[in-house]
Amino acid sequence: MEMMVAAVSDNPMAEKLLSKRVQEMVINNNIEEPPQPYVSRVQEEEDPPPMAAMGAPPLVPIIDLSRIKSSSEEEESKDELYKIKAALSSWGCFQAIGQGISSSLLDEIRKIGREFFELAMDEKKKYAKTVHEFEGYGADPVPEQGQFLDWSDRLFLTVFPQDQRKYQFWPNNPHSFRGIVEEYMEKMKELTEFICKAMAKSLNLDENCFLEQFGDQSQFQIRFNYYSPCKWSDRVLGLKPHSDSSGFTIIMEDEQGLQVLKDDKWFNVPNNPHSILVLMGDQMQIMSNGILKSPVHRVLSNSERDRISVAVFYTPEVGKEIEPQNGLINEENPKLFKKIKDYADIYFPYYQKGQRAIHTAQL
Ligand SMILES: O=C(O)CCC(=O)C(=O)O
Ligand SMILES: [Fe+2]
Repeated sequence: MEMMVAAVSDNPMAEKLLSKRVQEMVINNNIEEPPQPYVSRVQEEEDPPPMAAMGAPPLVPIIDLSRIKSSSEEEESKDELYKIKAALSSWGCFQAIGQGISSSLLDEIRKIGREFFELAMDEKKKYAKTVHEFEGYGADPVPEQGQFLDWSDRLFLTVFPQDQRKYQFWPNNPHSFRGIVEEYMEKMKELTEFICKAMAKSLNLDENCFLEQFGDQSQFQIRFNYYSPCKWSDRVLGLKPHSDSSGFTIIMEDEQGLQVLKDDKWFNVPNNPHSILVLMGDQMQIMSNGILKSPVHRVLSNSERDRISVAVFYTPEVGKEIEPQNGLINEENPKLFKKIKDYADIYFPYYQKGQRAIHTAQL
């Protein structure tokens, strides 16, 4: 996500709104109607059919990572690896349990996120980004004309490679912030490595093949998303529909709100406080030659409760070329994507128009 963003905006109204935080608007509570650029949905546009007519909706698959042992020959491992492939080639995501991160660390990372967003506005603004930057406290850069804005504020930081950190954006308050982020991100390094190997094995590939594509200097970025309550939850989204530009993303939340698109329908991701969601980004779709899917997802706003989510984006090293794994290509399965590098730079102008970018990598 290291890229230059045009400093001149053709969207002055959005720019003005984005120079303030959603949380400020909510705390000041002086608006009768949401500012127009936040309005994305027409009321009743997409009321779901009655539950009874649908039967029980399918659920985001749950995978117990503790069942995957170092020897993938064991039956238990084989079962779970098969489930990983099935989940990621249909849903593009799964809820991981048994992922080896203590409940207390999961609670703490959410807690420091909450504590940060509870600070006084002036204190948070010490870490403010401009409306054209990615890192720091604020919102997404100003989108193109006609695109709506998200009902959320966030804090976005690059954690690895360590020499890419911009400490001016790292809060000193709460005091434990840096230590806990570092501890959590060390765990994320272990977990992403484990998941890369498991995905490779589930596709009958050499277990290190994806790790090699990500490279030694792969990027780990953390984003705390804070969704203020929103009186107009039927018309305003917490986060617009998008797929991630990452390799893959690991998400934790403290309230329901995230939805993934599957077979043209939206499904809620259940909120299980001690599981995490593993969600494919466009670059894993490319490296897996389209077998693993990068799902479109969005976040609803909620009229009663606020919500914190913590997303970790795991992305191939800057400047490194990635491409579909050779072992997945044969006569029946031709290569679908070309070699690309720095996909995030290609992706972003499309994201700003509310569009997907994966077609730019297609052969
Ligand atoms: O808040 C969430 O659950 C999802 C966040 C997300 O999709 C993102 O930050 O890209
Ligand atoms: Fe996302």
